Amino acid sequence: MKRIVVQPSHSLNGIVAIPGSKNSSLALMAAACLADEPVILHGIPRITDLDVFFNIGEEIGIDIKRNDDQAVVIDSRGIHSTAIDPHKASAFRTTYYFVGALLGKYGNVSLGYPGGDNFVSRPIDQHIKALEAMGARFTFHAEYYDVETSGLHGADIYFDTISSGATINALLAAARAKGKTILRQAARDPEVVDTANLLIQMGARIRGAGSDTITIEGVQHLRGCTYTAIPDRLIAGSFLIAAGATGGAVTVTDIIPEHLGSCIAKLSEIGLHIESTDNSVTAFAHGKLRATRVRTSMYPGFPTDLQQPLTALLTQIPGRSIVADRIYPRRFQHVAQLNRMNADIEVRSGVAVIKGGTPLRGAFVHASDVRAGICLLIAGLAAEGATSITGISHIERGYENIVESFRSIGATLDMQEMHEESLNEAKSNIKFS
Ligand SMILES: CC(=O)N[C@H]1[C@@H](OP(=O)(O)OP(=O)(O)OC[C@H]2O[C@@H](n3ccc(=O)[nH]c3=O)[C@H](O)[C@@H]2O)O[C@H](CO)[C@@H](O)[C@@H]1O
Ligand SMILES: C=C(OP(=O)(O)O)C(=O)O
Repeated sequence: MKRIVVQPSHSLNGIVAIPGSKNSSLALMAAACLADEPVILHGIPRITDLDVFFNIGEEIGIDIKRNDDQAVVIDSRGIHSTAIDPHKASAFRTTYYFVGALLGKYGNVSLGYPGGDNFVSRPIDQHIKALEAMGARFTFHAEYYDVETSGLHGADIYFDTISSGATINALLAAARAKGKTILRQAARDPEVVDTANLLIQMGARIRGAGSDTITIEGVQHLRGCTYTAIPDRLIAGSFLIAAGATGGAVTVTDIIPEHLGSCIAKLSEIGLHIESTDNSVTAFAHGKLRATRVRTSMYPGFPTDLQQPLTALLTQIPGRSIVADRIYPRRFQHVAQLNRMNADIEVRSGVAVIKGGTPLRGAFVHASDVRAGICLLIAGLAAEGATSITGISHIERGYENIVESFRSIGATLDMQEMHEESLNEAKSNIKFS
């Protein structure tokens, strides 16, 4: 078992180049499977979610290689099975994209239920509704589900809730379905647009991605192409927030600043000075910071995936801050861990009330999901004394070289293998709730 030990690191300063987006890459890898020729993807990060995707892909006959220039080449012409190992399918969230990508061509897909971060309830009813409208039939078993079709066709779909995953899954299925599909109340996230852009480059006929109505005219053939994933707005946002928590000045480069609009607006409101160029954003945290209210919502609103890191920053700002997560009202597993570090946060019906300004103290803490991990890391940087974070496998789902990137801007932290003695010490110290 691994842990990250974070030492007090006041004032982070420097430049971090942001890698390709995890959430986009997972969708792009699935979209590439729709092509009748190899697709070359740049910017695909080296993270464990994608390792599992590669592994599943290879098992079902997709040829996936990473070239010397780090580009990933996906050739799905050799697919010989669409029965995906249920255990592996449940190791990350977006295995459901295999349904959108493979069902039309192969007529059936069988896979385990989606994994990923567990915020108590993450239904997939909108995926099912959209795919059923296009001619899919679902059968649910205890450990896995089967999806069959005798041919996907276009449909007019009105989503009941805005879902990035369901929008992407429907886009994938519609790209080669027979006829026209209209997705209404579609998600407008950059990852949706990125997936549509790749599909368009492969020859798909898609209009409206980035708005709430997307129209897709199904085509019979999709060609190979070369494409680059968008940069990870959530990693970029985490570094800007870290600048705020440590009182430093951090520049994130190789990004699309527009994707960080709501994060930049909130950090400015709090009192960080922000400077942007075409492809970078710098956050300066040298002045007095102010407590705030945050309510997460779907893009272009403040992302639920930045709520946890932001909470770490808010613990350090005197006054009462309020964080409401409207996307995942129970995504507050990090709060008990922050309180172990002397934060003063109370969660009441989907809202965290933070009495900011208490000095954080290093502690043994556990990351229950990817963003909880980054939240605790940021808290550790701002704390007095060492913070030992377990649950590293969650962080590695989404962050490539986390330790090295934080070190490059002056943080002191180490990834350590835990020996029996420290494991027992951690177990006796960590409360998991
Ligand atoms: C791999 C990936 O891209 N993960 C991101 C994606 O997850 P994911 O795509 O799973 O999240 P969705 O956008 O689907 O979820 C948005 C909201 O819709 C609800 N919902 C979703 C689907 C459905 O069938 N029924 C339903 O009710 C969810 O419970 C949630 O409240 O978007 C989330 C919301 O921005 C992010 O936190 C995740 O990091
Ligand atoms: C919730 C997240 O990921 P996933 O949807 O893959 O669980 C996340 O990236 O914050």
